[in-house]
Amino acid sequence: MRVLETLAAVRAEDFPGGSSVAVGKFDGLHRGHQAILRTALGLAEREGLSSVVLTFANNPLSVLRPERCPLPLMSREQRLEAFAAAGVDVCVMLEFDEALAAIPADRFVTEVLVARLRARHVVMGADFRFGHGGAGDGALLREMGARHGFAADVLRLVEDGDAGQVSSSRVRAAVLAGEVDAAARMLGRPPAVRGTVVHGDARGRELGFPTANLGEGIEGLVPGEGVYAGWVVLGSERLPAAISVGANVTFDPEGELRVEAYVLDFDRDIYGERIEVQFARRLRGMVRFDSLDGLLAQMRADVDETRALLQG
Ligand SMILES: Cc1cc2nc3c(=O)[nH]c(=O)nc-3n(C[C@H](O)[C@H](O)[C@H](O)COP(=O)(O)O)c2cc1C
Ligand SMILES: Nc1ncnc2c1ncn2[C@@H]1O[C@H](COP(=O)(O)OP(=O)(O)O)[C@@H](O)[C@H]1O
Repeated sequence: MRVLETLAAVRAEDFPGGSSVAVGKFDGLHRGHQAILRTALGLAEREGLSSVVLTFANNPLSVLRPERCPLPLMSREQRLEAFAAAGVDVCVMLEFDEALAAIPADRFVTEVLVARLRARHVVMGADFRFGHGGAGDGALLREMGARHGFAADVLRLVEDGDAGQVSSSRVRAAVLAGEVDAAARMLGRPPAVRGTVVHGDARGRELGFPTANLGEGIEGLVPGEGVYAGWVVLGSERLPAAISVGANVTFDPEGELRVEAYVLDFDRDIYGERIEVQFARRLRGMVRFDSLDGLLAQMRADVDETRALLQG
């Protein structure tokens, strides 16, 4: 997959046969986003077009309404990997800044989609807005498509059973509330964070539960404090794990928030490795124990519960 990070880098001569473009923010790549990608990719395949994702490196709200800008569900790298894995040919990932925000909706269509990308199909979700002031919507896209020779596919929002429409905001709220199973239903996969394994307080091994601690710069949205059953992905392996998110309040009530995972039936030095931690189900909240025995008994119970949940 080629990644183009400025409009100037998007050149019409690179799309001689035209393109099928999925447009959106795609934070989280939830089931609604996946439907948009699938549609754009399917049309590209059928008509021999380049498949393109047109998105932003940063959340447009970080420029438009910084006070309302949420934490991202996925880092830039996590999103790029997901697009590449889906089979996208070109990702146009633009920095959303004042200049981009100033482009009127109709010019965004003519200059970016038509002139540069030679779009034959443009696919977006029903709630996506584009162009200055968010003036561009599905109706404008369809109308301009008819004039400029592309078909606009504006997809209805995917429903999550009776719970409502799948959206990045709902996924974020679920993850932050620890409702990782609800988030997983909307994502079509468990929510996950990534990071490098660093040294902690070297206490875990003594307790009989060594834990891989994620260092600074964790990618992805960290779920609310608590204990979770989930998996650690290490290279090509996916291993069941009991995960703690929060300060080790039993030892250090003022400590900082950490993500640490005890991998079941595992004994390997993995310091310095990049791992992904996937969250399946929240088991309980963080507890400050009066005794070490209390903490250990609870951790044993967490591990049993994790095993039962994940290994059937
Ligand atoms: C499954 C699991 C549950 C945990 N639950 C708690 C808890 O309820 N209270 C607490 O203070 N620490 C809890 N911890 C964190 C431990 O205190 C921590 O792993 C231990 O202090 C080792 O720290 P270290 O990795 O820095 O050596 C939990 C850890 C795991 C893996
Ligand atoms: N089952 C396991 N789960 C997680 N880490 C393990 C496991 N077995 C061995 N390790 C290794 O032990 C390290 C954690 O040891 P620990 O005593 O908790 O020290 P610290 O928290 O200071 O790193 C992990 O980073 C990893 O390299």
